[in-house]
Amino acid sequence: MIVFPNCKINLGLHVIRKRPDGFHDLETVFYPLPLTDALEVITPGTLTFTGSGIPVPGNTEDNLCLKAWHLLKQDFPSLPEVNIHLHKHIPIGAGLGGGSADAAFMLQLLNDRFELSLTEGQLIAYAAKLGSDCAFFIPNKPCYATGRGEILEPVSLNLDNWSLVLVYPGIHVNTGWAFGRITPKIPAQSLRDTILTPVESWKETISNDFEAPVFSAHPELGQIKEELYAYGAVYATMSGSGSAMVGIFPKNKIAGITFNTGHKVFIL
Ligand SMILES: C[C@@](CO)(OP(=O)(O)O)[C@H](O)COP(=O)(O)OP(=O)(O)OC[C@H]1O[C@@H](n2ccc(N)nc2=O)[C@H](O)[C@@H]1O
Ligand SMILES: Nc1ncnc2c1ncn2[C@@H]1O[C@H](COP(=O)(O)OP(=O)(O)O)[C@@H](O)[C@H]1O
Repeated sequence: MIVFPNCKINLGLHVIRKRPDGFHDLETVFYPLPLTDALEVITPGTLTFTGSGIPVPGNTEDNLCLKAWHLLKQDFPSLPEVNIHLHKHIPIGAGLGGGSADAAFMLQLLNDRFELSLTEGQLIAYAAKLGSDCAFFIPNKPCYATGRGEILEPVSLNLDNWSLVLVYPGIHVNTGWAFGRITPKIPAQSLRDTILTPVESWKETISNDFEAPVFSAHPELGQIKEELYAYGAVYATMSGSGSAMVGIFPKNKIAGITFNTGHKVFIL
């Protein structure tokens, strides 16, 4: 069985308060994009994990695909062992949520393949144990998110009439480090409202609290944002804690542009 975990971008992100558990309450809008990994599970087998494509840092046993299997195994002792292969294509540590997507797709795949009968709500609860933005990949539809990022409300947002340009500058930003550089505050305007305004107005109204500290450590990211606007983006932002940068362009304008950013560019 093979599935294709996709990435997400954040359209706006406010870090609201630090919580007693060390995490932060935030508000953000998650939007899924079709840049994917490939995740294959073969059964019957013994529990193994192999990888190809972009190397995933860390020990194999810490890979979120394996963690997802172990999480379900605790509650479903008869869950069979499987051979897992992950072909990694989504840049890592880029604010694109690729690891979280792999974990959520693994939960969903095991639920389907072994008929565990978990509801969407139960899968969301399991996903939230694996990572704060993991739950989003269960509904995998545009969502306004609060709490740690696991409280999800579908939002009526469709960017199909726009071209989205992702620039990946090859910088790995550590999410915990980035949260530690933010002074939380309650936003003057909630994203729940501003996300429903025309895309053309977002430049003035929608912001990502991670940009200031991350741009300060990596000034080239601020330059990429300026370049995206210079190329004709109506809105440009960093995704999550970075380092991927996103530009939203009118579809009819994108065809003639050659992006000379010097970085990896995906047009979606
Ligand atoms: C910032 C966001 C925005 O979508 O995404 P990325 O840019 O990393 O993709 C998410 O909140 C990241 O979610 P995720 O990458 O799953 O984070 P986790 O593994 O749960 O946490 C990594 C670390 O980030 C911090 N953290 C994370 C989420 C949160 N709401 N408050 C936090 O303080 C904690 O220090 C935690 O140890
Ligand atoms: N399947 C996986 N894919 C990517 N990263 C993974 C995976 N499993 C564990 N990780 C760990 O998660 C960290 C960041 O994951 P990723 O989701 O790519 O970044 P981000 O949180 O910036 O979106 C990596 O440093 C890596 O060690």
